[in-house]
Amino acid sequence: MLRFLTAGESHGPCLTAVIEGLPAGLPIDLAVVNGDLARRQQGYGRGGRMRIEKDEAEVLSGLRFGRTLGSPLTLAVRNRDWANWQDRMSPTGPAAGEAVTAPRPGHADLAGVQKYGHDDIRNILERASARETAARVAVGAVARQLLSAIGVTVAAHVVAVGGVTAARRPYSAPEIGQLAAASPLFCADKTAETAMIEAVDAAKTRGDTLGGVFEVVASGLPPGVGSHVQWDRRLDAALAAALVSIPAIKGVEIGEGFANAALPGSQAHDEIFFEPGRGYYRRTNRAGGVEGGISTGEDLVVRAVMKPIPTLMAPLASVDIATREATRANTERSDVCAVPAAAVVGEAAVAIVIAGAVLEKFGGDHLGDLFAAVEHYRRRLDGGPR
Ligand SMILES: Cc1cc2nc3c(=O)[nH]c(=O)nc-3n(C[C@H](O)[C@H](O)[C@H](O)COP(=O)(O)O)c2cc1C
Ligand SMILES: C=C(O[C@@H]1CC(C(=O)O)=C[C@@H](OP(=O)(O)O)[C@H]1O)C(=O)O
Repeated sequence: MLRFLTAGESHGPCLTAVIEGLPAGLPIDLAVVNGDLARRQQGYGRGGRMRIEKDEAEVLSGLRFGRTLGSPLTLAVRNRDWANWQDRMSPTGPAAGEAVTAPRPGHADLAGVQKYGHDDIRNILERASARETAARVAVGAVARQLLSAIGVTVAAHVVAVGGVTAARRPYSAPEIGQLAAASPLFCADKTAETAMIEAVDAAKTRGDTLGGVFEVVASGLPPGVGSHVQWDRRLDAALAAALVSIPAIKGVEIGEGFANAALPGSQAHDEIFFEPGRGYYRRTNRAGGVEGGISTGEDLVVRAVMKPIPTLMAPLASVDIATREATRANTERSDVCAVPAAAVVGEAAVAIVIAGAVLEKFGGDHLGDLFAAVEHYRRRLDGGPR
């Protein structure tokens, strides 16, 4: 079983991830991890914090001479901003700094202090901050390296920002990697991207924020990953949970999920064909590569909706938790739009889920065992030896 935990506050010393269940012998290239961390920091609309940080992963356990040992892999990403927060975020020193008392609608602030009994909202927002997603992207970069060893590629692009929607067409993961990577909003539709950038600029001028939609595609996944037999083994369910666990993600669509609601079955499903040498295939992929919680062998296509960032420079009405008097929500340095960054986090979330489901199906304490099981399975599907 592949599992991981993350720890760390946004302005504390560092973020840490402990990953367990990776096969031994997997080569890990830290340049790939750092490349993904750098991508998560980009994207038009990010705030001042990203000019302070330069995220890089450090390995604290589980790797020897560049290959996994099969023991827990621990990755750390240091917070450069910690240097500016050592007093206010000291783990052991005396209390310092003003308490934050004006909760932001849409952030974890009020529900968090109510639940945990704090009188300083900072005790909640530090961990609720999406800074945590840097650790998740580091985990995702490891999962992506496991997947690429068996020919699976995962990539994400932005398909809507603030109501501006990109032209909808199917892309494979390698295509997305090429089209979206270098562009300011990670959007493959350049005309739409220009309008998205204008929308972000206008929102910033108004002291407002924007959300949007990103799409993650995984190519090269064989049919048969995930299972219909139990609710928590369904691949689509695990993907939805992982995506909604990203801060500010409020909706997930598998394939043509929402559009299919309006269509008759005759137009919603993917007809099945067979060609010797190619095997079974579909000419359409409205199911998004999953049927019955099991991968079909077509590209896996999932979309996730991000709500607008809760911290507004023109703040919404709130109530001070110290006085219970009406006030305006806390304002602090913030992103205006983080859909591109969320897309990179979504890519990591999808990679982690698929890697876990692949290991559940094929097992393997050593990478060679995994390769052998995948190879055997592919031959079985081709009608070869069982
Ligand atoms: C990559 C990324 C960056 C974010 N940046 C900010 C930010 O700068 N300011 C902010 O208020 N919220 C930001 N958010 C959203 C909040 O973290 C999120 O809304 C909050 O934790 C409450 O959780 P919920 O929206 O899932 O209910 C960001 C989210 C992501 C994924
Ligand atoms: C630090 C990151 O995102 C942060 C997520 C975030 C929030 O409230 O979620 C608030 C901002 O942090 P700060 O208050 O330090 O400016 C973002 O920059 C990051 O993505 O690395």
